[in-house]
Amino acid sequence: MSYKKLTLKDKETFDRDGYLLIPSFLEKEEVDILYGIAKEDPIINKKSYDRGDKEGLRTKLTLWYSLDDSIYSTLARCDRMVSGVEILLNGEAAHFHSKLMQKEPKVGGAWEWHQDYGYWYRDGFLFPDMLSVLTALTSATKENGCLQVIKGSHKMGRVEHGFSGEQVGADMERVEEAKERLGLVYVEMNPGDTLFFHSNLLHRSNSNRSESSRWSLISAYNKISNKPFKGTNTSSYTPLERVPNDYILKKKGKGMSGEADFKQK
Ligand SMILES: O=C(O)CCC(=O)C(=O)O
Ligand SMILES: [Fe+2]
Repeated sequence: MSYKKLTLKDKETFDRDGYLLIPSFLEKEEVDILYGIAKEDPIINKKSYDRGDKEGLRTKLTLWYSLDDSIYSTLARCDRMVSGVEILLNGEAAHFHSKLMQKEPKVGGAWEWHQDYGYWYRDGFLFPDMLSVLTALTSATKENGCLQVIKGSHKMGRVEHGFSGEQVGADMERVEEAKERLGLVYVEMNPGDTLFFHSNLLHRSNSNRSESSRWSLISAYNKISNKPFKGTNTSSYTPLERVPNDYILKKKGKGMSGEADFKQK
């Protein structure tokens, strides 16, 4: 099996656009394993919480900080993932947190415009030397609320964020102007496609009024030198232990352990 590997050309695309879409970063059998475990995972279900959008629709997620020996951590640690992230961060990477996003049919809520660094700035990270990696476990389409991004908006630097309902959202005056000048892209994805995006890229997603769920795994990474000056979680500056690429197919790792350091509801 030859697994996908990010190149310096990919880094040029990421630096220019603020995001990089890699089709079939995971093989079909790998997605089947991950999604199969996630759907039946009682701990994921128990530890999930939701966030309301402006219309009151709710989107469900489960978030944890430290990597462990679950199958989700196997993905976050696997060689192609970590080497890809390290090319894009231009340095050694640590794992900040991972989450399983569960946007359910008919009821899954929207995410307002934001930059991830808009949140993480408040967590005490000095530099935006951070990125998110979103892997689609199901198809993500316009209809079921796929991610939308403003191409190149990571070059704007950090935009002011305030509260928007139960979520934190970016200053809409700037978002509207950026949309106009830079253009909005709907990132439709097939299961197993992976999107790498810069922590200052403006993004959002619509609610899911369709019949199909949109599930994805997002892992956030930090450059190890960018240790936050506050907070208690150590994972964002702790060296990563990598695992070989074939560990997902070998089913190394099961569902979540109840002992993981979940974000409290
Ligand atoms: O995947 C989505 O719909 C957006 C989620 C997101 O941007 C986030 O959790 O920071
Ligand atoms: Fe985000």
